[in-house]
Amino acid sequence: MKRIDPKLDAAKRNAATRAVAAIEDNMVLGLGSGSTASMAIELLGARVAQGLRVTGIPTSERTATLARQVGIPLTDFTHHRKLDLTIDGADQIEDGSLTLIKGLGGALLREKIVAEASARMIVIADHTKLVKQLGAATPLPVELVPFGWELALEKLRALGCEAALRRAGAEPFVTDGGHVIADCSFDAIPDAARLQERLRRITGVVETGLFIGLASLAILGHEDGVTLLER
Ligand SMILES: O=C[C@H](O)[C@H](O)[C@H](O)COP(=O)(O)O
Repeated sequence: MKRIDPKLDAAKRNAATRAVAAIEDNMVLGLGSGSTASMAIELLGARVAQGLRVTGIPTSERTATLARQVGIPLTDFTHHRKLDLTIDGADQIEDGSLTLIKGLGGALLREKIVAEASARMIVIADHTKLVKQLGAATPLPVELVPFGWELALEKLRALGCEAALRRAGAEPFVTDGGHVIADCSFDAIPDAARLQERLRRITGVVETGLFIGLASLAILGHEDGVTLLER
């Protein structure tokens, strides 16, 4: 069972509250995934109940369910090619570049599609997610097609990481897109763009959890407020 840390929870909520305050009437939104993004979705639901008119594209089935529960109208790329704003969480945020590691919850592919279609991405997280250099404390999730994942894992290891297939109990964890995930532990990721390029060259890699040049604002939550970091 996941332990709830009240201080971190308050920090996440502060970040989510600040981000939701930036949402304006008639915006088409990208709705992120994970515990921090879920707080933002609940807060947005309350604003919608008060009359705010927005529509959202969810980045996971779980987010779609939550958004429906709190009354946020959903849309899709058939109706909207361009989004005004995406609000999403992150597993690590690099200080300065705002390059992110995402995907510990398994939603990285849809999250990246949505973020890339957005004019602006605000990343929200508790302050512990900010790092000087990516990689050390958090594995990098890499989404793979299930066929031949064993081979892809070997190629990932050849790039200098420890790679493990993510499991849900005894079975491989399966994403909303029907793929599997390799969690790749690097000692550090000094050059995210180069690593991204090398990962994408591996046959079977669908997408990586590196989000480069996508977030323009990070809202870091603390127990008693927020810090804003702009790129
Ligand atoms: O796949 C999951 C997403 O990338 C989440 O946004 C990320 O894992 C952060 O989640 P949380 O806010 O629960 O730490």
